[in-house]
Order: sequence, then structure tokens, then C-alpha cells
Amino acid sequence: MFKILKRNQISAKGLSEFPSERYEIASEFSSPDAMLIRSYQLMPEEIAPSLKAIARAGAGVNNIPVAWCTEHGIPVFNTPGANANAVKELVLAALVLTSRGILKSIEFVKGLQAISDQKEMNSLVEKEKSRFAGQELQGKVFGVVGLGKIGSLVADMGLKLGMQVVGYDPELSVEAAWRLPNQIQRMENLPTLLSRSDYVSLHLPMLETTRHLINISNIRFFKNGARLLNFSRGEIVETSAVIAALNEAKLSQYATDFPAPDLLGRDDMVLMPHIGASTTEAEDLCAIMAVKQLVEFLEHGNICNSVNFPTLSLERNHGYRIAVTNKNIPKMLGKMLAMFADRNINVIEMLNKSRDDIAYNLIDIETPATPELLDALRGIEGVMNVRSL
Ligand SMILES: NC(=O)c1ccc[n+]([C@@H]2O[C@H](COP(=O)([O-])OP(=O)(O)OC[C@H]3O[C@@H](n4cnc5c(N)ncnc54)[C@H](O)[C@@H]3O)[C@@H](O)[C@H]2O)c1
Ligand SMILES: O=C(O)[C@H](O)COP(=O)(O)O
Repeated sequence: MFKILKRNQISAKGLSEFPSERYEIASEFSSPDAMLIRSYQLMPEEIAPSLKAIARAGAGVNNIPVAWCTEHGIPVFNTPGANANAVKELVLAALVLTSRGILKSIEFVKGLQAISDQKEMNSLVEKEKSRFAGQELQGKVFGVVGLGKIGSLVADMGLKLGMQVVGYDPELSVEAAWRLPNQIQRMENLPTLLSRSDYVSLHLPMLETTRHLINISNIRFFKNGARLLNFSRGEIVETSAVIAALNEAKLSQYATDFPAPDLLGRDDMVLMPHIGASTTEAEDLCAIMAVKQLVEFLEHGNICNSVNFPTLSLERNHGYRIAVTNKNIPKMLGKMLAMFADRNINVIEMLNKSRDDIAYNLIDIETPATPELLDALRGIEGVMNVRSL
């Protein structure tokens, strides 16, 4: 039985994708085979030596010690795009909430409970409504920073709302570029995007290079009265810079899914408790994708949507499979193949792929792998782990 250690609330629909005859799922295991998590802050010291993989049912992996996992030969998976629509729809809400006095107007109406006369209520409503007036999205410039799975949907939504969309993504993949509508104008740098936009929405991962991407030095590039939306990660925006910009009316509103103590209690903030991916559809989709990827890896060694391992898939036709992870250094393949040759073992098919410091191999052989062969492979310097599947 494979033991899956679960953290966070994971959709039951997703968990049901684990074949129940071969998988046990629990929130405590002494020797788990894999972990399935969402935003749980995972520390290296919690990772058991038995762990073979970690799947994040979601996009952001900044809660996982990915570099540590790579050093220890553990692939980390995520589920690109599975919650993108959910975030896009919440960004739509934030665009509207930062444009119109909706939240304050709802509070105002809630405060009218003492009035029982309809005429009196009508007259008060008509007298006060001008306090909650706002602006429309149509015709405004919408700057989208990060044009991946979420940013591309958000940018497309902006176009459909009649906005003029500008985008900035210095790391844009070719595949992501193909998905973008051609009406999106690409900006050469962040200051240009900030200076052109009435609304700016951030859709990029939290990395050391993106921490405080919006900071005290570049916040001056925003248009006066612009709105900033952050549904990526709190650390991407320097809180003190946003507060200063709001105080000086440089920014008129800040909407974020990542509240911080300093942000509370202001009318120019729309704060939400990290609910971007909290829809039934996104939770199901993320969990289903994460579980399928784990099953493929645990049972067949195939890798899809890993953030630190190469993508690799070998059809399972016949023979016996061995999966080997090794350091990406010279002569490894030769040393491994010599182990098979020395034992007269026929290799039917094999795939080898590397990514940065890691190389990963799937080797299908004609006869069952003996414990002696597996130990010999493990004994090669630079081999990180060996599994017989
Ligand atoms: N609020 C939520 O609940 C919620 C839900 C899902 C994702 N997220 C956050 O959104 C992020 C993006 O998710 P995604 O699915 O679109 O990921 P993605 O990987 O598909 O897209 C991220 C994009 O950011 C770009 N990028 C990287 N560095 C950049 C930089 N310095 N400037 C501009 N662009 C840069 C990348 O090239 C990529 O195109 C996640 O990493 C996560 O932190 C939040
Ligand atoms: O990166 C993500 O996918 C989101 O931040 C969602 O996080 P959650 O799974 O904890 O809701």
C-alpha cells in the first residue's frame, strides 16, 4: 500500500482518484510515500526519509522547501491552471469593488434597519447614494504583471470588459505567449506598465527575485489614483510602500487576498482571506490533477507538472521498470548501463532527462530487478535514489 500524508483540506472528489485498494490516506504517517498539500507551510525537518514525492494541489509552491527537495531527490508537483478561472473571477470582483462604493454602500444599507417607513428609506437612499459613486472599467488601462495561467485569463477578461490591456512578463514561456490574445500590448519593463495603467493586477510567483516587486522605489511610477490588485502573494508587495502611496493618494485602492496587520481598518483596502482558489470547481480540479500526477509517479515513475524535475513519460508496455534519480554530472548513464551489462540484463527501453542539477531515468528491463542490482545502482556515486516499480 502507498501511504499518502495529507495536509490541509483536500477535495474528496480528488482523494477518490487514489485507487483505494493500493492507497492509504491520513494526516499522520510515520513513513509516508508522498505528501499532498495546499498552503501548508512545510519545513524540511518534517520530511520523512521515506518520502518520494510532494504534490501541491494548487499553483504556488513558496510554502514548500523546493531547493531542499531537489537536493534530496524529491520531485515537487503542482497543478498549473487548475485554479486559474477561480482567481480570474475574484479579480473581476476586485476590479469592480475597487471602482465603485459597493462595500461601503452595503454597510450603509445594513445600517438602515431602524427605518420602517418605505418613503423615508427611499428618500434617505436617494440623498446618500452620491457618496458611493465610482468609475467604470470600460476604456481604462489594465496592466497585468505575469501572463501565465492566471494572468493570461485575467488579461483576456480585461479585453472583454472593454479595457485596454498592457502586460509585462520577462519570463514568459513560448507556450504561454501562444495563449495570449494579440490585443494585449507587451511592455518592456515594469515602470512603463505602472505608468500606463489605471489598474494593475499581479499574477506571478513569490520568488526571491519577486519579493517586494512593488516597492518604495517603483511605486512612484504608478499613475495618480491607480488601483493595485494583488492576488499572487503578500510578500510580492512591500506593505509600507502601499500604505505610503495610499496616504499620498498615489494609489486610490489596494485589493489583496493576503491581509497584513498594518493594512486593516482602512476604507481604501479590499482585503480577503486567501480565497482566490476557494471554489468547489478549483478545489476539485486541483486535487484531481495532483492525485493523478502522484499516482503516475508512484506507480510508473512518470513525471508531469513538476517544478523541480524534468517532464518525462514512458509508456508501460512490458518488462520491469526501474526509476533512478541522479546528480546531473558526467558519466552517470555509462556507469548505470554497465551495471545491467555486467549482469547480462537486457534493457528494453529507457528514457533519460535532466533539469538543472538533477537527472532522472526510467529504465525498462527484461527480467525482474533483484535486490542486488538495485543496491549496485544505489552504490554508484551521484545516484540519489532508485525505485523498482
Ligand atoms: N490567491 C490565490 O488563491 C491564488 C491562487 C492561485 C495562484 N496564486 C498565485 O498566483 C501565482 C501565479 O499563478 P499562475 O497559475 O498564473 O502561475 P504561472 O506559472 O502560470 O504564471 C506565472 C507567470 O509569472 C511570470 N513571472 C515570473 N517572474 C516574473 C516577474 N518578475 N515579472 C513578471 N512576471 C513574472 C512567469 O513568466 C509566468 O508566466 C502563483 O505562483 C501563486 O502565488 C494565488
Ligand atoms: O497558489 C495557489 O494555488 C493558491 O494560493 C491557492 O492556495 P490554497 O490551495 O491554499 O487555497
